Amino acid sequence: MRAEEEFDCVVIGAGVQGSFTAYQLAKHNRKTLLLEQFLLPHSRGSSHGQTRIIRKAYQQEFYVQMMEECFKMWTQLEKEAGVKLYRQTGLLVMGPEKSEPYQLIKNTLQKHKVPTVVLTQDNFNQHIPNVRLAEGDGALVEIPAGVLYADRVLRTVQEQFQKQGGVIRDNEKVTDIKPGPLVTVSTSAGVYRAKSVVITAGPWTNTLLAHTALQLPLEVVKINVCYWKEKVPGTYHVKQHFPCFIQTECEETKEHIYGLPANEYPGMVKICYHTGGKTDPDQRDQQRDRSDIDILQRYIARSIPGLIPEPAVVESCMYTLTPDHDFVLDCHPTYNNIIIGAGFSGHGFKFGPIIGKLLCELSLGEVPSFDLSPFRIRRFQANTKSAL
Ligand SMILES: Cc1cc2nc3c(=O)[nH]c(=O)nc-3n(C[C@H](O)[C@H](O)[C@H](O)COP(=O)(O)OP(=O)(O)OC[C@H]3O[C@@H](n4cnc5c(N)ncnc54)[C@H](O)[C@@H]3O)c2cc1C
Ligand SMILES: O=C(O)[C@@H]1CCCCN1
Repeated sequence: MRAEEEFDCVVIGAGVQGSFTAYQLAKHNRKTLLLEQFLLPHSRGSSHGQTRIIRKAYQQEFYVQMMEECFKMWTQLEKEAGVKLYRQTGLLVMGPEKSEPYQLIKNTLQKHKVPTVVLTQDNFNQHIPNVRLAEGDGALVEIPAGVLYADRVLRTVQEQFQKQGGVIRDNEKVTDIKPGPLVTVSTSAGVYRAKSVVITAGPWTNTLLAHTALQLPLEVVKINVCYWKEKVPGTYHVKQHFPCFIQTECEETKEHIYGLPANEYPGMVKICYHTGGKTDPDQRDQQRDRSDIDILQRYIARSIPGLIPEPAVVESCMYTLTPDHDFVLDCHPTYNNIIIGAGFSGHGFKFGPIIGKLLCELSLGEVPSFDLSPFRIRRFQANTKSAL
């Protein structure tokens, strides 16, 4: 056991959100410790894998506004670290032309002057060969959207954190949190005291919050991350300018289906279903629901004819869902020096830099630089269990 150490801030969980928060705190000259239960890097949470979509195509304006600043922060990090983290591919959005989600996305992009090309049934295949646009579907391409190299992002931000003097201790699980003016954090290897603690524990958030008598309405689901083989290698490759895509709803389902161009595994395209079976994060391999794969197979056979409609690789990942699918970015309702960043609901990666900044501001007691009302805990009022 190490002697009890004191930090300005302890961040629990070295996924994308905890890593960016720790980095921001260190940049603000705070003595910061980033704790991770597993040996880094690992694939047992939500931030692993090679790729994530970055986009502004959202129904809600507040996400577009956050992404305006966030795109700049990604570029800044690339410059600072001298590493390429983002590749522009464009994002194709398809969905029933008259449906509310499709119309809202289209209007929000136009309102915020995001460079967008609207395609028609007639010219669709000139721009996007090898995809069948369903009858009645609208299609648009958000030009600046693209792919983030996720694993590389984590490595980079953790290295930058350490360069700023931050300390990472991995393979060290937090086992207890005792609130107070100085919060006491116990782990499998030691005890720390800190002026503030940030909980960015992804699917394990409620396990940690149990030590503070709070439970949030979070649901953890397992996502089958499926890769599909191209019939002719190269058809949907990033070098052929095949974009990322989101199908908002279709004949098979009302849930999103999304994909990224072939890149990380030669000849294979990642296409996933935007939800999955409920799971306990420590038992995720026991969750074997494959109903999403049936839906994907039917969708791919009908809409993406250049792929073999049988997944060639299936990996797994988890979403931590809130009831409204908006994030939790807030102080603990009872202890304002415990900050919570959670419930990223399967779309939080692209926001990493700005979430790090906002959680840093909350933990320094500053007024946050964005309106956090969509992300406050009090919106759950009826379903937040507090024993206090
Ligand atoms: C298949 C899939 C596709 C996605 N696609 C996109 C996309 O295209 N674009 C996008 O923007 N987002 C996407 N997302 C969402 C995004 O990846 C997540 O929102 C994000 O990774 C969540 O990060 P996190 O830091 O909150 O959680 P995590 O990455 O899970 O990090 C939490 C960390 O806390 C650690 N921890 C937990 N408990 C303890 C403890 N007691 N002690 C110490 N450490 C602990 C965990 O081990 C873990 O490392 C996708 C997610 C998945 C699963
Ligand atoms: O966050 C994203 O951009 C993707 C889009 C589709 C659902 C999964 N996440």
